[in-house]
Order: sequence, then structure tokens, then C-alpha cells
Amino acid sequence: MTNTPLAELPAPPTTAPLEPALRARGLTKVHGTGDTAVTALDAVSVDIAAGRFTAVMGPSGSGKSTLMHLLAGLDTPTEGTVTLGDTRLDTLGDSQLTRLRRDRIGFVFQSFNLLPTLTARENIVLPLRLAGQRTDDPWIDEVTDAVGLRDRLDHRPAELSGGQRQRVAIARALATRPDVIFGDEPTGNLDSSSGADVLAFLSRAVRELGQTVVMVTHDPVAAAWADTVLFLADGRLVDRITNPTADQVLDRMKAFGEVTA
Ligand SMILES: Nc1ncnc2c1ncn2[C@@H]1O[C@H](COP(=O)(O)OP(=O)(O)OP(=O)(O)O)[C@@H](O)[C@H]1O
Repeated sequence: MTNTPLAELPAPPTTAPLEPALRARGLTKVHGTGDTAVTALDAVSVDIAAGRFTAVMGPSGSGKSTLMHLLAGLDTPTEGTVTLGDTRLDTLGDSQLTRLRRDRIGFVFQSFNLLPTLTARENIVLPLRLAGQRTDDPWIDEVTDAVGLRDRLDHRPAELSGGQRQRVAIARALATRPDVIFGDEPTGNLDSSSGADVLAFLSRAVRELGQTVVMVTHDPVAAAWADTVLFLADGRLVDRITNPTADQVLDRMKAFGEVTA
């Protein structure tokens, strides 16, 4: 074997995987005790890639919400660990966890959860105001430009369509540049065209703004926007697809007996 001088070695690939944004190891959640105990999540270990769009799918009751709540620090596991960047969530007290959720995690819910008396712009900067941060950050201009609602920013939620409201909710989740944005069925209340607008915006947040998004969904078309789809069944991580098509996701769901069509 000849010794190759370092300078002649090929450069490492530029597409080397990034450090994961989130690591879960042996995550287990048991509700109740004794005869009534329900194992909602059963020893799930998974890395959530930074700067990527991940969807979580699985039949009803498979543990999707439980996994999301544990990853987001909204609930504590019975066993196992979650690490966000360098921070082990189990080492944090309640107030530290609250601060971590406020500063490092963004949430987007099915029901938008915008404040009705505030304009779209005021809703978007609300997390910064609550954190006592400046709201004239150029990042906010970038986010509000990306939301594509320049002429609607002074409107209140009641004057916006469902898809527009959800885009405002995503912009609000982006305001603090969180490490991870979690979406819980973000297109669940939208028709397919508004849903596509919202998914396109989430996808831009990942591709153009470098954000990390994790989305729970029942919809194979929505999941197909993700870079990776994780499949849960009976509280376990049973499969994953990278660069999925909606048909591939649908086929996988049919295999779980979730889709009969
Ligand atoms: N607080 C709780 N107490 C008891 N059982 C619970 C609790 N929360 C969840 N479970 C059970 O844990 C399992 C996983 O629930 P989870 O809500 O995570 O599933 P899911 O995949 O998100 O379901 P869906 O798609 O219907 O929202 C289910 O059997 C559920 O009934």
C-alpha cells in the first residue's frame, strides 16, 4: 500500500450529511400502569436531518403525535432520550424546556392558532415580541417576502383565506429561526389547492431558508413534498422512504391496511 499525500486525496463530498437537528434514542412512552398501560411509542431511535423536510406517517394510533410531542419537548418519555443539537432535553427543568420551545422550536397546527385581533404582520412578529427581541430583523423581511402576502400583511386573520392564514402561521413559526419547525397536520383543514400552497411554502422554508421541518400527516400527497417519510406502526418505526412520490407513500400505507381505496 502506498502512502498518498493528503493534498492528493480527493476532496470529501460536498453533500456529506449534516449533523442531525434532532436525535431520538430508544424513545418509549407508556400511558397508564398495570392492566390499562398503553405503549404509545416503543423504543424508537431516529435522526431528523438538519435542513431537510421530514414527514411522519402511519395508521391512526401508531404513535405519530406521541413521537412529535416527545421530539418537541412537549411531553417527556418513559424511557429514552431526545437531543436537539447539543442539548439533551431530559437534562432541562420545566422553565428551561419552556424557553427552549419558545426560542428553538416552531409549531404549526391544523387550526392555525393566529390571534384574531392582530394583523398578519403582528402575528408573524409576535414570538419575537414575546421573547423581547427586535422585530426589524432583515430575516423578518425575508420571511414575510417568502410568505407571498405583501399586500395582505395589514389584514386580520378573518380577512384571509385558510391557506393564507396557514402561511402566516408558518411565517410566525419561522420568525425566531428555530432549529426545527413541527407541523401537526398543517394542511388538514385546507382544500387541496390551498394545501399545496402551504406545502410549497414549507418546502421553500427548507430549501431556500435552510430550515428543518418535521410534519405529521395522513395525506400521501402532502408527505410526498418531504425529503424523507418515516412510517410508524404500533409505536415502532417500521419504514422510511427517501425522495418519495405520492404513489409510493400510498402503496406503503396500503401495506399497513390504512388505505383501502
Ligand atoms: N394520554 C394518553 N393516555 C392513554 N393513551 C394514550 C394517550 N395518548 C395517546 N394514547 C394512546 O397511544 C397510542 C398512540 O397515540 P398517538 O396519538 O400518538 O397516535 P397517532 O398516530 O398520532 O394517531 P392519530 O393519527 O389518530 O392522531 C394510541 O393507542 C393512543 O390511544
